[in-house]
Amino acid sequence: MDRLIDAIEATQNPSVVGLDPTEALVPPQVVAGLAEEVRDSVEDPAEAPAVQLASAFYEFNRTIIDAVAGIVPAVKPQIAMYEALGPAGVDVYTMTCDYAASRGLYVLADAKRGDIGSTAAAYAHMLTGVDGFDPWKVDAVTVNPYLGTDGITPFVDAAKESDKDLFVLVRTSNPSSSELQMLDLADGSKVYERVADLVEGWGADSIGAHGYSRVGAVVGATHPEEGKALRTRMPHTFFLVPGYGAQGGTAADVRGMFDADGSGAIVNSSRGIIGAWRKDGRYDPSMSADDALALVDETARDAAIRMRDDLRAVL
Ligand SMILES: O=c1ccn([C@@H]2O[C@H](COP(=O)(O)O)[C@@H](O)[C@H]2O)c(=O)[nH]1
Repeated sequence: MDRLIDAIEATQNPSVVGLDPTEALVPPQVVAGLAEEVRDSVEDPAEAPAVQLASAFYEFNRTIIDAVAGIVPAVKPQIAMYEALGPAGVDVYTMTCDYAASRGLYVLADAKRGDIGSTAAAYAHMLTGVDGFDPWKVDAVTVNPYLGTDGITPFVDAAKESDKDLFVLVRTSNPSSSELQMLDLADGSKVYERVADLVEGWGADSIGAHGYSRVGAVVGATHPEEGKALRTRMPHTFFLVPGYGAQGGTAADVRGMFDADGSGAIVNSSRGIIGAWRKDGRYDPSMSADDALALVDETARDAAIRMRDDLRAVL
């Protein structure tokens, strides 16, 4: 986690931009502008729509990355949006991670992997690569702890081997999260608190120079009170905090998830940054693809700066 914390200190900004493109979040003229090029490049015409959208995701992502590099320390590409498009989407995922890394950003792969140990070991190659070849170029991956320790150990081992990090779901931001996470256990604690204790334990032997381990926790901005209590309960666990902006979380809500020095957490916003162009009155469906991307660039940068300043104001 030391590299992430150093990057946060360098930018004085504990926020991460989520790269979660969808067809609705990319200006349609950017997608349309790629039609001819894609039609000439695919062998099977049935592939064209997915390849075209994936190519548009890449142009869009590069615009966002260029807009926020130097302002934010990290990006979090959400793999679901890319996998939905098949091989072209997965290619664009790896290209996006590579491009973000080339711009000096810490890349947090939001893949929420989780399975039995032998399969988790295969998923964990997202951190180590295979036989010296690392197609993913990510610094961290999100992991689902529902299968317990043997589903997590391969990721912890892979993170140690590759000097990378993982973030384990503890208290998620979504509306149904309480159905399981808030259930009472026999000892009076809640399920998510038991997960929190496991996460703190999984990281106990990999605490870095800044006092945080390489095993982080995902804690939703939509649960300010529980997030604050978790900060005390998990003194060596760095938090990834999604749920800011589009899901309603605010800077005041996440304040308690940081430690006394204003460290200990990084806050994600995806739609709030990459979709800012849609809320800008200057967008015009008849504008060119280049003009639309210029608007994406400006509005994403402004939104990232606003978020940074809002977080700085409470820390
Ligand atoms: O508890 C969780 C865990 C992960 N996420 C992911 O974060 C982003 C949030 O996107 P917004 O557009 O900023 O709402 C998305 O990739 C989720 O899958 C989460 O929201 N909550």
